[in-house]
Amino acid sequence: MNNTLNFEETNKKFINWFCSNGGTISSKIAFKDYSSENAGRGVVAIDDIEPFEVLFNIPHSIVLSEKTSTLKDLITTSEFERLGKINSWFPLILCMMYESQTENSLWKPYFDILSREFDTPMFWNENDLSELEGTGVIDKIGKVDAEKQFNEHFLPMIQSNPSIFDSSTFNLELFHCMGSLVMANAFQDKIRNKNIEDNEEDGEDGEDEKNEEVEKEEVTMMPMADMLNHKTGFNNARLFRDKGLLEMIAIKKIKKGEQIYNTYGELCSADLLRKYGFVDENNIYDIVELNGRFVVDTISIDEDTKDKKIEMLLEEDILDDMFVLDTTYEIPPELIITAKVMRMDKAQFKKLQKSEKFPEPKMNFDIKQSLIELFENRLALYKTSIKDDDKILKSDNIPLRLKNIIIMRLGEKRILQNLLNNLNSWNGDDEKVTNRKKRKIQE
Ligand SMILES: C[S@@+](CC[C@H](N)C(=O)[O-])C[C@H]1O[C@@H](n2cnc3c(N)ncnc32)[C@H](O)[C@@H]1O
Repeated sequence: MNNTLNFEETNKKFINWFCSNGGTISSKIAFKDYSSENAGRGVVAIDDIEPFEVLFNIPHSIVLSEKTSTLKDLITTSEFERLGKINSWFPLILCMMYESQTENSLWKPYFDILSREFDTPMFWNENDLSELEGTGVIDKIGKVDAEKQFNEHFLPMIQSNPSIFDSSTFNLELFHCMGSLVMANAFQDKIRNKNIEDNEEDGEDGEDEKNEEVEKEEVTMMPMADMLNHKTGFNNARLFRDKGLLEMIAIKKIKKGEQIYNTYGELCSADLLRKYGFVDENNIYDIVELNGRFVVDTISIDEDTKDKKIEMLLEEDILDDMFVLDTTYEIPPELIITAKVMRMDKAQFKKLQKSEKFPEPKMNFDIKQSLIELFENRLALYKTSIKDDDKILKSDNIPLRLKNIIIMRLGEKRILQNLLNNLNSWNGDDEKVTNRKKRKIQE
């Protein structure tokens, strides 16, 4: 935020709106401009706060969803349901597109405070995207798919309802903007349906129906709750929904001057970057993904039996699309079994086919070597080495976007490097390779 007056005025208008609609805010908190830390607007404690103190509460009437948006009076429930079946976010995105373009919308002061600038990979150019090579982000951006979804599912609805949607403003750009806001700000809940609870009370069974309802997702925008930033390991507030109340409550002592954080989840830096455009350094939730195809292609020793082995491993749910390595530095047992099977010669595999007894996930020297090769090949997929990245990070005036990418890809690479170090020093003493490091987290 580069204009202090605008920042203050927007905050004031938003808070007036929030309180005049029944919201309450503790006098111990305030908005603060964290743009010097590239974190936009956040919430700060302006007095010491004790655990369990209520920071603010949100009236249900200003929670924005397909149930509260005035768009519900203009399009049919079945149209919302159709969109919701394609993607649970779509009804909310459509409502946000509508409310953001409606001059007298109840949510105008809320839209005025919401950021319209996003630094997520969805908005990057080819050059920036190339820096993501080898990372888990590159295949998950979904820009092409989002455009396709807009053209297939939103555009026909917009074009056939010109009295509701002006097609010059209800365009792909607005869709991307509201989609990004939903991705960064919305709250997602699994909700239970009242009828089902009644059924249970009546002693009716309906197991299938019950499961279906528990799975139902509700996606909403919660004004004020989404003004809190996230920092891995520093979460000090949480949104509680109880007996019809939506309350943000301190979950630990917060000292005057400290920022108030709400967790967005146990997110690796790749997900933080993709969804929110920032990363956390030394993030204990970092992971690195090993594509299942890449694993079998790297480790397989016999072309003739390769496909049969893959088929068998898939059938037993041992081989997956992805193997995930994390900061516990444990090699997943399924990866060891996959490596052992892919390293079998014809006779050994024939025996396995007959007995259907898969090898134990215990380390041995043959597997140690193939896993070393696998992790080295995986590291080679990045366009830079750990050393290169460390050097770039130390250079002056590194652009923020590049800095974030490097922190993220270093998080991934360090997992691989730690695993390699553990493997290289493994001498057969223990069936496990890992020096399991305890993951420490404050929240
Ligand atoms: C739910 S909003 C939080 C309020 C937001 N800062 C604002 O100005 O509106 C989420 C967005 O805040 C920003 N954000 C949250 N935590 C951050 C952090 N630790 N560092 C940098 N940006 C952060 C990201 O842009 C993210 O997409």
